[in-house]
Amino acid sequence: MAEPQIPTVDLSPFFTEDDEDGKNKAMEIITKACSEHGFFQIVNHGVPVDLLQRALELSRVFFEYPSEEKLKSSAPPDAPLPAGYNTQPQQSPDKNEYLLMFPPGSSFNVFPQDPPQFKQVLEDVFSNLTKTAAVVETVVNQCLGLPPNLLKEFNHERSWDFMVALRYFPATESENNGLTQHEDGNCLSFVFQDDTGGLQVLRDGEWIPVIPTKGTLVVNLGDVIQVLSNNTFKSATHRVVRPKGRSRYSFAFFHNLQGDKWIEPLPQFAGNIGKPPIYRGFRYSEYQQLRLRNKTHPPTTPEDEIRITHYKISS
Ligand SMILES: O=C(O)CCC(=O)C(=O)O
Ligand SMILES: [Fe+2]
Repeated sequence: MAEPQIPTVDLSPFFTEDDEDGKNKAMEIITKACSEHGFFQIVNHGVPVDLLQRALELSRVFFEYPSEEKLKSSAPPDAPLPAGYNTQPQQSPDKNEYLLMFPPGSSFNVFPQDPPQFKQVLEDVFSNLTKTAAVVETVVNQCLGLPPNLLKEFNHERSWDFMVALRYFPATESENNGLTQHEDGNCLSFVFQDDTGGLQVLRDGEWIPVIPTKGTLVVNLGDVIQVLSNNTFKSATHRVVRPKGRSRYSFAFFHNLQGDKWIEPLPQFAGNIGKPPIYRGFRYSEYQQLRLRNKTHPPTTPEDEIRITHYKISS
């Protein structure tokens, strides 16, 4: 039997005027994927394939530099946000290092000087993914049957978006965890990976490997969409396993939300249809801080990690 794959959607109909059939077909696949597990892949998404490939190549060059060189692009210890180069704390089960950036022009950003084209490529990838994310957000809005532009208007502030270039170290004989199983806290995430693979998504209790395909973007929904839609659309559970014998490179872009937004199930998915809300309301910044604490003060057991279930109303 062929390996099960997560569905791939052609986004080109959303970049033209009159392909209603194409749009409907794409929306059908996205609605099914989001209702079941929260994952799909996109092609013809507007981001040049060459640019994605170039970003992966340059990040490989950067991460292969010696530590002293990479540390030159770390934020100072007292910086308000940890932009630039970071390593996971020694005790972390996640064996990766990464470069974090906010939107181009953000005063928090710290970029490597070498390789020389890296900064420009990172900024171009960020700007392109910002545009693609806006398109996908509109499509998700429509798939949820919400009034036009509801998500766009609710989530209008782009300075909270961020992107990470990641390098995962080769697996050892005894363990291969790259990024522990999790859901993303934000709205929509976009991932592209090199040809090593390693991203896995949880579907019907089974880990499905996302087979890398050049130029394809993996999209996953985050907790914000799950809460707003009162579990109609799912926040995807995923993890990264490390390959043996080589490092793995990937990028993750987070279409985020302003911290002071109040999140609770929208009436369209709760009161208006006589359905009890599954979550109590909360301020997004509070949830972000609790999730950050999971990292800085790891709980002794994984079950004690703060996840979106923290806000679940017990029935
Ligand atoms: O590196 C990847 O493929 C996925 C990264 C990811 O899931 C994350 O950063 O939240
Ligand atoms: Fe993730």
